[in-house]
Amino acid sequence: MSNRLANPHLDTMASDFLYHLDINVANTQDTSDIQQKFGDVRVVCTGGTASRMRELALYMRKVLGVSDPSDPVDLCERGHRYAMYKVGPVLCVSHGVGSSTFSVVLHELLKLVKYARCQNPIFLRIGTCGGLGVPPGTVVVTKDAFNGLLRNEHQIAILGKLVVRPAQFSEDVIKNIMEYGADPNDGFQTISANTMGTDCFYEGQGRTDGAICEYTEKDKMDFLQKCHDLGIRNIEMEASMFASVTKKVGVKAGDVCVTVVNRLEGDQVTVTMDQKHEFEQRPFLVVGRYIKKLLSQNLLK
Ligand SMILES: O=P(O)(O)O[C@H]1O[C@H](CO)[C@@H](O)[C@H]1O
Ligand SMILES: O=c1cc[nH]c(=O)[nH]1
Repeated sequence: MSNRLANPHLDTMASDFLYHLDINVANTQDTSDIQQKFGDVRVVCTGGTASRMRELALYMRKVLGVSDPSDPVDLCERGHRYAMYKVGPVLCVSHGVGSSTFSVVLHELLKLVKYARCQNPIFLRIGTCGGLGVPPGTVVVTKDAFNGLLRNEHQIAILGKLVVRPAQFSEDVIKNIMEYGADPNDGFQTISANTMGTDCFYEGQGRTDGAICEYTEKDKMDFLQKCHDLGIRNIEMEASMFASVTKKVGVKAGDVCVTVVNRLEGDQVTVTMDQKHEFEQRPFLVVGRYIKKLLSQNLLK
């Protein structure tokens, strides 16, 4: 990552308050305090819920051999929006449901790592998703991110106009996660496939069990089959935004999600909370091995 983002206005700002993180960059010309706190960060892990990110932080302690019996501290608690935990060079940050909440914290995290002068940080999303023709519990590492229009791009309204940006994750991050993170002995499958990121859990993902539905079961199945034909094996709500924003600013990123339902067999997520919890640990295993390799072999070029 160069030390510049895709915004020339930042160069003219004397200070920058990262509002939702409750982190104040009091002097953008001298960020030594931010560098001291966050300058060692190499990997920024994100995921929907605060509890998952707290558990990931505890898991990363084990992976990185950090012996610390204390409760992980939420560094953004006073922001009351997102939770952030730090374990050595790994940040674990919650992002809420969907691209709109994620994009807010993503902008602020990208500025944070810039002010902290982090060296080529990698951003990861560790999430849950619906599967397409794969059994629940499968871990999917996203190749290309499609939006709800089945385009490999992200669309956003800016100044009253539609702006379209490409949505690809870094090829070497995908390759390295598959090579160093996936393990055939895990007892579950880890695959690399395309992902659809939608703006709505119900109609946007072709469900017939939302509060509104104006299509038939056959329309839904035809759409899901079309997704499948495009190589899409999982559906979630952030992939295309995440891929496009990180690509635009030149930060390497990857999306690793576990399926909690096979959408070719139904819409309702019926896994028990215990089973969901067990499934949520699976991307931890994959990402944990990848991060360990990343940090030990200095793949962070
Ligand atoms: O489990 P997380 O990370 O929240 O991700 C998935 O779950 C949420 C919907 O239930 C969406 O945010 C979707 O992308
Ligand atoms: O079907 C699903 C399950 C989890 N998250 C999603 O976005 N969709």
